[in-house]
Amino acid sequence: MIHEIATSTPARSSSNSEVAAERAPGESPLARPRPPARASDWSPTSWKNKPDPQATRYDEPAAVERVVSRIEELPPLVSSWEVERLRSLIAEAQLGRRFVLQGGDCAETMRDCRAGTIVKKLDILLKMSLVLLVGGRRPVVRVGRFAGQYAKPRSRPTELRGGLELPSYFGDLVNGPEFTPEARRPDPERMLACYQHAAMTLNFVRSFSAGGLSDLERPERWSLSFSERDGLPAAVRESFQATTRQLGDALRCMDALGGAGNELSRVEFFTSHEALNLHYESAQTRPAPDRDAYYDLTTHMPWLGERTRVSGGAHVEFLRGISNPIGIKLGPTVSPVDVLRLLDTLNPGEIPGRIVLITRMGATRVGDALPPLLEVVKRAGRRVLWVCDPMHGNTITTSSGVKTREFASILREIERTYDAHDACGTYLGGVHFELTGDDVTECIGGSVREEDLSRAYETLCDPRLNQAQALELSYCIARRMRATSP
Ligand SMILES: O=C[C@H](O)[C@H](O)COP(=O)(O)O
Ligand SMILES: C=C(OP(=O)(O)O)C(=O)O
Repeated sequence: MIHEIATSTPARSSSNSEVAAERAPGESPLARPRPPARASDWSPTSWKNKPDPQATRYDEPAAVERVVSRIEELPPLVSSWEVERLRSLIAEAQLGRRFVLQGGDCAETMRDCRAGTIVKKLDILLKMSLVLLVGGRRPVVRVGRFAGQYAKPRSRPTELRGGLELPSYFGDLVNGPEFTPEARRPDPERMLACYQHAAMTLNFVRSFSAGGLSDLERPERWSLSFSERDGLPAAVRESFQATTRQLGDALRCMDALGGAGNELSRVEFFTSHEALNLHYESAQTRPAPDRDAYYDLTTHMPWLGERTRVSGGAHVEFLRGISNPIGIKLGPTVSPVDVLRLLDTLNPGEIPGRIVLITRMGATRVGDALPPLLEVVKRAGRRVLWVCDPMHGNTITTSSGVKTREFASILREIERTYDAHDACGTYLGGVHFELTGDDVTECIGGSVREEDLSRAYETLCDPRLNQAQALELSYCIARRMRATSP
């Protein structure tokens, strides 16, 4: 039993005019300098004059305005000082002093806003973060893909089934997954419903992290099915067991200390999601009272997707004006020039902790595609946090038409990403996963074979790692960290 894993997850309520960016308790001086004043040609809605490759086609603009006005009146979901705290932690990660674990659903749903589902998600993120902490000997910053990951970019605007063509499912924030004209019609009221579900989720995350994690069971009892698997090389098995032993010892030691004054005693979760539906994002974008700066207060860390990182596009326009730390997804076709241009636009003042570059190249392409980006960013002296998303470049479709990802490819992309960073002398400071705490069968690997996929395939968009697969990956990463850290 671990006593009192207290949290510093901030739960301060905020009002509409709130966004005092005062220094949060324990915030590092690296949080300085403060975000600069906003550009004079930017406003929370200036994105409306730019092309949006993933724009939602609502058929009643007046209804959109009504909902947006209501969300504008509602309290923000997070506060600017929480956002500033995350930025200061990312600033430290950029210097190699922390590691970031980002993970959660591909497409969060309102139906899954349930205590058990959320607890399992927090549980797996917490366990993974402890394993990574032991492996890397650095504090781990936990960032969930939750409390807002309700909008999905799609490759095609429509879906064809049996001769019927309907809009694709763009996430609960936009439309419903059922293949009917009614469900697939974009409904602005969903923005309000998702705001409410995000608020409920966050409320639960905050109260849970304040006390619920004290029941975290001993690592020796975690279901580490992989460590018993035949064929696992003895050295790998031994390294996994060493990690478990070390973690168990550390937790027992913390127990003895009463959980206080110890990095392990702080269970802090931040939120993130793709800033895709800009009506929703801009409705919660609020000015700081003490200077001319804005925060998107739907989440701590919004990110720019692979399909929306177009220079001159609506999403880049929106994100350049807010002060949150932002993620930028980079796929295998991005050029070094594109990356530098994005950095110039999104972080002209070189604010520490502002930029997280999330590479998602695919195991087969990462070896060629990543090194030129690392080199050019390093040579330009730009301060970023490099994070590996080994999910999005490794999606395949089985012969029976099921979207999946193979554990082996996911792991291979992580290994090759580490290799590229080692060769360039840059720091891989985080990982990004689509995962769930539930025992789903969406990715192939471990006990899930291709023929098992239909058993518990629940995702509404892309395949997620289940609890055992996610935990195994964290052990593999910890092993790699041990091999490289001094
Ligand atoms: O999560 C990422 C994207 O939203 C997803 O891969 C898009 O899937 P699609 O190619 O089926 O539209
Ligand atoms: C859409 C996503 O990723 P990407 O933009 O990298 O495809 C995602 O992470 O949900």
